[in-house]
Amino acid sequence: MSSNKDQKNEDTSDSNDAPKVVVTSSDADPMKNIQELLKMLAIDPSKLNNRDNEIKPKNFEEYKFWKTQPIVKFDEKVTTEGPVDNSKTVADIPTSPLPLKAIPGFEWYDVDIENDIDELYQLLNENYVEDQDSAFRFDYSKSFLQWALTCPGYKKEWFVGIRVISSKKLVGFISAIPVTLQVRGKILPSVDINFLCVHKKLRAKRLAPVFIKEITRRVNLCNIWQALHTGGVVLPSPVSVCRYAHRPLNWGKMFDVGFTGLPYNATKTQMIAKYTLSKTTTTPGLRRLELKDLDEALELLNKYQSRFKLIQLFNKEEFKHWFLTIENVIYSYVVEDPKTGKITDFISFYTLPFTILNNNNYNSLNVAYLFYYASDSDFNYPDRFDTEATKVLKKRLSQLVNDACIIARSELHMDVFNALTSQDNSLFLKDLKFGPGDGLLNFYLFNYRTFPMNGGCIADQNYAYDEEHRSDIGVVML
Ligand SMILES: CCCCCCCCCCCCCC(=O)SCCNC(=O)CCNC(=O)[C@H](O)C(C)(C)COP(=O)(O)OP(=O)(O)OC[C@H]1O[C@@H](n2cnc3c(N)ncnc32)[C@H](O)[C@@H]1OP(=O)(O)O
Repeated sequence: MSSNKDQKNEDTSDSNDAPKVVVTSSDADPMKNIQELLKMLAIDPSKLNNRDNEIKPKNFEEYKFWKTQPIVKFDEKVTTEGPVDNSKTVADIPTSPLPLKAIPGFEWYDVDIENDIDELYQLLNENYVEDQDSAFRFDYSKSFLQWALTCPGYKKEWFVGIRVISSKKLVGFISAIPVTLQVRGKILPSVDINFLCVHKKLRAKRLAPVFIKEITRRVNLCNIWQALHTGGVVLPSPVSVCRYAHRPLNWGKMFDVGFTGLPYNATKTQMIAKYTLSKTTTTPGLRRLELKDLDEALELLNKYQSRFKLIQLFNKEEFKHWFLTIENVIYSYVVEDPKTGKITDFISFYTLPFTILNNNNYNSLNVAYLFYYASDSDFNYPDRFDTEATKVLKKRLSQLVNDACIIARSELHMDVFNALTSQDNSLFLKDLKFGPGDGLLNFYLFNYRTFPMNGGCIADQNYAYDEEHRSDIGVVML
């Protein structure tokens, strides 16, 4: 989870979340000014970091659980890509669940996504991910959870709960869904792990490792040995790190709830004006994705995705599941060329409200998240990093994402549009006034060694958007 709330001294859309140094003009490039200032003071910018809330990694040996797992150590030099531990077969995997001896009075429970949805929703609504200040908490809706968990090929036994034996109350959860990953061209049958949650009253009792071992066992029993997961927490070892960026759609509300601050050099009226979008979209032929578009849109997406080093492959059934619009969950659009009828672009976003904790006026923030997109605009260039290809794609994506922001605001009443620095996002984030957030998202591959991948932001420059290299990460986790 990420917000702009630590950015009270700067106009977020122009800043790079740099240290809080006074920038004299809102038109100046603050990052440049800061770099110059630091140069004058002979301070290495990479040593400065104002993300006070960043969780500092422990030494590898202090990861009592993770050091026992097939992962890559922090200082390990990867020389060959591939599984960390290749030695096991399904026959080596225990067929009964891990004993819950350490927590008497609790039992494993396979969560039924239809019948138990109220309980699962309540567990997550009250105990799932919060920001550092406990001001906001993810509020995944019931229909969102059903969409996120019941993709083609899902398995009931991969929705793993722990409940109190006497009351049957659900107090913890972890999920796996099947995905086909492609890592630098190599196809890996894998799972996405998500929604790990332990009730607040049962924290710090080493239940998370129990959940992780149990889901690993259940997945391994299906002859799957790799997994993808993401998190703000630093574990050994991220394949890549992306930064969150936030495009205010309803700046006034974001300010009122403490999601964003007022830059020292601006008034509220100026900020509201700055983030006001036009009411109508500008791309001719932009319309909702329909059933009849599935083949063509999937082909376009697959072709676009092939540029990234870590991607999820979708077949038609999966594409249909993940992208056909479900109100208040997932919205997808295509651009149909008005002259040729060809689908030239595709864009999708999902909606994930935040519960606002402890605010008298508001209890929910409406948040849209950029999901997958594709455009054929740079397909004809042999090198997509070439100046002209970059210019063309940047222009197209800026228009497309701006239109998505307009729809999110005008039709769906979203308050903020979030995106990561993954995919080709760093091309448009700054121009479209996405301010850098205070959150980073680490991408992890379980039991797979890879060379590091660009996350679209530059760690040495306080995680500034990396427009030059963009990102190798083409996968988006919910
Ligand atoms: C092939 C198939 C493989 C499948 C498995 C692939 C791996 C999947 C991995 C899971 C991917 C999940 C993806 C998502 O869902 S990310 C969302 C995670 N959920 C939340 O943040 C919700 C709010 N928080 C909680 O519910 C709890 O704080 C959780 C459950 C997160 C930890 O509970 P608690 O706070 O009570 O701690 P503990 O005493 O039980 O356990 C402490 C140990 O747990 C390690 N820890 C803490 N947080 C995380 C974390 N987010 N990923 C991995 N490990 C984590 C920690 O480093 C320590 O290990 P070590 O430092 O001693 O070594």
